[in-house]
Amino acid sequence: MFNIVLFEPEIPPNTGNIIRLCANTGAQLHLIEPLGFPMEDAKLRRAGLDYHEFAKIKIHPSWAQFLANEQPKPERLFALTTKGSGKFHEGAYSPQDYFVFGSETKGITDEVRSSIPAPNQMRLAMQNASRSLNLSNTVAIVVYEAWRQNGLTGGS
Ligand SMILES: C[S@@+](CC[C@H](N)C(=O)[O-])C[C@H]1O[C@@H](n2cnc3c(N)ncnc32)[C@H](O)[C@@H]1O
Repeated sequence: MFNIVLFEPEIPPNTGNIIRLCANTGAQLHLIEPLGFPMEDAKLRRAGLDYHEFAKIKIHPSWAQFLANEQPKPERLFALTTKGSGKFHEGAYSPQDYFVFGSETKGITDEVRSSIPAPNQMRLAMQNASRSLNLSNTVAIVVYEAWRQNGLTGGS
């Protein structure tokens, strides 16, 4: 199933919403440290999460360690970034894909950007004057579009 990768997330309710989204869609969630909160944070738990939703999360100590642990194929690694030249809505996605999202204040770093092919650095459409979408809203759009393209496997 799809892989959602949060690079150094900072705001607990965003990650809480995304944990629940992944549990509901079957996506695997990866968190890249440092995190801006402890995993026991009450605001994270307030999203109404069960133990099994926490149990599936993979936590990686750094971006380099994530790449070493997961060994994603570069062509199946996508970054979601407001600076991307790719158009997310034009992409074709498959269940092994990794979608990488930046932190709420800093986005993704140059180190992350340099690991991901330029055409796979993708932007979601917004009005011209807009700066960025909320992180958890961005993840929801991406997961549902990727899942929709793959027949909503395992869901109904
Ligand atoms: C609040 S935004 C971060 C804004 C940050 N100042 C930046 O320049 O990237 C948090 C994350 O949501 C995702 N995001 C938000 N809006 C997006 C868009 N229009 N296209 C692609 N990704 C977006 C990106 O992964 C981004 O790093």
